[in-house]
Amino acid sequence: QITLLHGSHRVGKRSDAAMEKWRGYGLGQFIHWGLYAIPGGAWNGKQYNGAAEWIRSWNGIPKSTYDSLNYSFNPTAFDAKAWAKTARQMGAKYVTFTTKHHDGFCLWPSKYTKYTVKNSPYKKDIVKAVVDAYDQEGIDVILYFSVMDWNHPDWRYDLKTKEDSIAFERFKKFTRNQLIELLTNYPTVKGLWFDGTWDKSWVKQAAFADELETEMRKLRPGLIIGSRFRADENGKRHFDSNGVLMGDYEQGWERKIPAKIEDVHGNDWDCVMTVPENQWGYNAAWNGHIKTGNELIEMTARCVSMGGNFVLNFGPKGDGSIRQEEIKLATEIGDWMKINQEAIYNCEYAGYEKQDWGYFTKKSGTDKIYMVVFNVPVSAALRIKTPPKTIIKKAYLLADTQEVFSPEEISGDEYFLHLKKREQSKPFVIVLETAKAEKGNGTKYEKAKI
Ligand SMILES: C[C@@H]1N[C@@H](C(=O)NCc2ccccc2)[C@H](O)[C@@H]1O
Repeated sequence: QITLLHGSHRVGKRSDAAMEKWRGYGLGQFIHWGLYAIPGGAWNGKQYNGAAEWIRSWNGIPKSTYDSLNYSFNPTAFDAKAWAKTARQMGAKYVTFTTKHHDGFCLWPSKYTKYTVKNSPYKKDIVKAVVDAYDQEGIDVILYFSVMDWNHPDWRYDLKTKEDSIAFERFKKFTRNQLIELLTNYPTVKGLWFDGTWDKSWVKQAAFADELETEMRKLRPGLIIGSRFRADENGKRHFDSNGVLMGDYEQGWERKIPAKIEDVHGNDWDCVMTVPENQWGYNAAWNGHIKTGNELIEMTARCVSMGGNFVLNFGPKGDGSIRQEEIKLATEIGDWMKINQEAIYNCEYAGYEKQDWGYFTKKSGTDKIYMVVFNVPVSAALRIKTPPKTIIKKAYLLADTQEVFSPEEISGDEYFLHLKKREQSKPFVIVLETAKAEKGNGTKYEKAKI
């Protein structure tokens, strides 16, 4: 155990109501929107190979030309209410929205820089429009904020000279001012999703960032901040020098999902995911593998089965409209959620042995188990291995509770559910109503002695 001044200030999960609600979201929406949506992954007819929201970093573009895009930003098709309805249609319980990405352009009229939507043809406060629209739909809002700010003259990747340090002191004040401004302007937001915190300049600010996190939490009790915001005094990120999670949840699952429950170390976490392989901002040419609705439903179930939330990214176009492919996916996922949402919302890791046919989730605070089935075996028999001393009282299809199953007990704690041959184009959910076995109701079979 190393003595730390600026490591994690909490061991174990937060147990307050705000975090309990966050834990139960299950499914969220990410929205990446900003000046990068105008070029949409190409410049002068040439396709940029990286992520569209990083196009400014591409050598092929003069930085000043990119930076002048704020004078062309006039999203005439922007309709925050339509975005919020799409999120509602999908079944998202929260949205994470980019207030400022790495390029430094602010989608709110910040007092601390000229590089904002106020100095664009559009002029109006986009962050406010989004917060209000999602609040009205009953979808909680988390604000994405990039500490790294390519536009700000005082941003530094590292602090090599005295001049660097003097400039970065100004940058730190600017960053604090913007964060306090966001929490003051939009008091209903539930959390901040930090990004652009990996460079040495920021990693060296353990004391400042720790103090700033404390100030923000004091300003907004219950505020949710992930593990990516700050490093400890030894430069350790996400987990401090004692291996304890920084912040309220693990924020490292970007475009990847834990392989097994042990990989989440009993922490809260969310996975943020792109529809293409790696495009967060709008890219006109979606190349490579584009995830299907079934793939994304499976990712959602997989995350919830390991105690996490799944957050799917949308990248609206430069005019503010959402592309048809994303609308279609939101509808497909939403249609499935309408029937099966009980297995996703306010659910957690069930503690059942993982089986090939799919995922177990458990309704928090109950003994109700859900089997989210993706791969029916040729035997049409779904194997279940329950935790010790667990009794299955009832088993039935969530979508049609009249379709009841009689579990066949194979051996102690192991059962088969035999399915009727069925055409299966979508995953389905089976409910297990279980109970703890009374003392002595062991299993029929003695365990083999090996
Ligand atoms: C949520 C995503 N994070 C931004 C990003 O730069 N990811 C690449 C990256 C991810 C992790 C460590 C360094 C760099 C992407 O542009 C998205 O905003």
